[in-house]
Amino acid sequence: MESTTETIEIPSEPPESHFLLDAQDLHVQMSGHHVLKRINLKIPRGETLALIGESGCGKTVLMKTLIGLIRPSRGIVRFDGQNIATMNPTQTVEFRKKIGFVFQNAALFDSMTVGQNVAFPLRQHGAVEADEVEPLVLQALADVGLPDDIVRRRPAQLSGGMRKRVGIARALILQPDLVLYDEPTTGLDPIVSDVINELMLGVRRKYPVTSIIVTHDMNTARKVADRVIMLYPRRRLQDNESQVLFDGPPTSLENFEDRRVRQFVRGEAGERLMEMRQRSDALRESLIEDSDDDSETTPIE
Ligand SMILES: Nc1ncnc2c1ncn2[C@@H]1O[C@H](COP(=O)(O)OP(=O)(O)OP(=O)(O)O)[C@@H](O)[C@H]1O
Repeated sequence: MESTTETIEIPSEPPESHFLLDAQDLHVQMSGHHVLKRINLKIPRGETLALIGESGCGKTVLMKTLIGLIRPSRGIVRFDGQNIATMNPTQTVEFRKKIGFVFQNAALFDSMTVGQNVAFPLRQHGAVEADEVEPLVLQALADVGLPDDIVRRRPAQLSGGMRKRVGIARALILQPDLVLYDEPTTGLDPIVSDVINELMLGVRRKYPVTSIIVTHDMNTARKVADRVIMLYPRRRLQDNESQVLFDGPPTSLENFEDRRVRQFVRGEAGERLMEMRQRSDALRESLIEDSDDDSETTPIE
């Protein structure tokens, strides 16, 4: 018997992109000035990225733009391959569910108990049945090292470090794909800061979340991040210079060729101090000139 071989075409799923976030040519203007210009950034799934840079360089604006809270004047952000600017309302709700946000001051609701705070995203999104809420809340609290009996307490009764942990538990309860930490160790003592650093590492070990940490804390950047990006204020750059001064592993920061990066990570004011002195000298000189002028023109009574 003659046999025929047929080739069966199996429709293939689109390959899952290696990158969870892909931002291309981002420009953001605020009050008529560019805060961000020509930013290109791809974040692989599972990466922990620290965003560093001096105050006002645009870290928060970049983070908000990446999750669609700020619309760029130019450029595209793709999350999971999807352009976030063209998502319909249903897709936007689904997209938001995939993002956990740990706010700088934990931003817990004081009128709610700890348990209600942690359960909030579950209830807001109607993600689970009512009887499933409590076990999930207790598990989320256990994951950040907090005991069961804390659920009935109010945020005001907790220390700063505990509030931060509750904020992390709340951000993680929906098992997001992306967690954003906004200055997670600001205002905490060095020991509690290290507890938070360990927690962020623990979260990452437990499940393959992608994280962006906006931080001024170089210990956090060195200890927790796989990759560090340092932004520089647009107004201090020539037009042709990249706003990303550094993009690499934290181990390369200390001795990086660009002096501005080395000074930042070592906490050296360097020429910034000279600039401030020059500015105050210039101000003093102009005041002296003004007072000289005054003495010539103001009649002595
Ligand atoms: N809503 C806004 N309207 C006008 N300007 C804004 C707005 N938000 C931010 N900016 C400006 O954009 C620039 C970057 O701000 P951003 O908050 O991103 O800085 P940052 O690097 O996060 O600073 P910090 O470390 O102090 O939090 C600043 O000059 C700020 O004044």
